[in-house]
Amino acid sequence: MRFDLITLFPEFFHSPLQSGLIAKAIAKGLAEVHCTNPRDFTCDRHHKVDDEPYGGGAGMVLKPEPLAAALESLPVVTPRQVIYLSPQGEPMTQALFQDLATSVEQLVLVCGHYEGIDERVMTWIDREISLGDFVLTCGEIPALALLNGVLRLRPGTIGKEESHRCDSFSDGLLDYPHYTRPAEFRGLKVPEVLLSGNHGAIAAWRRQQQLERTRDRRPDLYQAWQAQQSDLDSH
Ligand SMILES: NC(=O)c1ccc(N[C@@H]2CC[C@@H](O)C2)nc1
Repeated sequence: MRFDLITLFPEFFHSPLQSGLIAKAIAKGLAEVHCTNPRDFTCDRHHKVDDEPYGGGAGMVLKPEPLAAALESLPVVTPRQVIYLSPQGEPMTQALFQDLATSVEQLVLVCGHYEGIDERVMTWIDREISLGDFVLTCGEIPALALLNGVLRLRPGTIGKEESHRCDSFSDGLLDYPHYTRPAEFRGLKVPEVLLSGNHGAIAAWRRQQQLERTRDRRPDLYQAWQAQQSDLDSH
């Protein structure tokens, strides 16, 4: 899988792509990540990438020419999607990550700054995606989240055992609590059931924890899960 990051700050991605499972996946050749800087596609002396907004107002807008030239400079690997990260996009979900991880070979992620990008650049954009309902100074942070979440789902990135374990959001519920050694830490004990070796009881306890946590913390997800269950029961 090829990721192309259109970014004014390629150095932003250096460290996060050099650590952890994502670095290993890249080292294993499961993915290649390329940064392309629109500033390299400016023709003026000052390498201008932004300008004042037509219609007035505060802030600056990224100019269309450098962005379009950067996008057109990329190799095309199909199937591909060109994605712009913005609060106006469709929300990132595990289902969206699953969809992208299984349906494209190239993801182009366009990272904006300032007030945003000239609307005419949307001509080159297939999809607008949002990390959540909040505003950040840059699109690089959501781009990194999307790269991480999608690459994590590609075969070989996380261990087999882990990839078969249902991700909390894959089955629509929050994750159960996790514990490791020591069995007692500052007087805090690990739930007995997890030390019992009774795998049926452990699975039941974990499922119960998922249901209780989802009900208590995310009633929205819990209702959706219940509706999904009643659909399954009625078929
Ligand atoms: N919620 C999000 O995913 C998100 C994405 C981008 C962003 N900020 C950039 C800077 C200017 C414009 O390109 C958009 N903020 C929030």
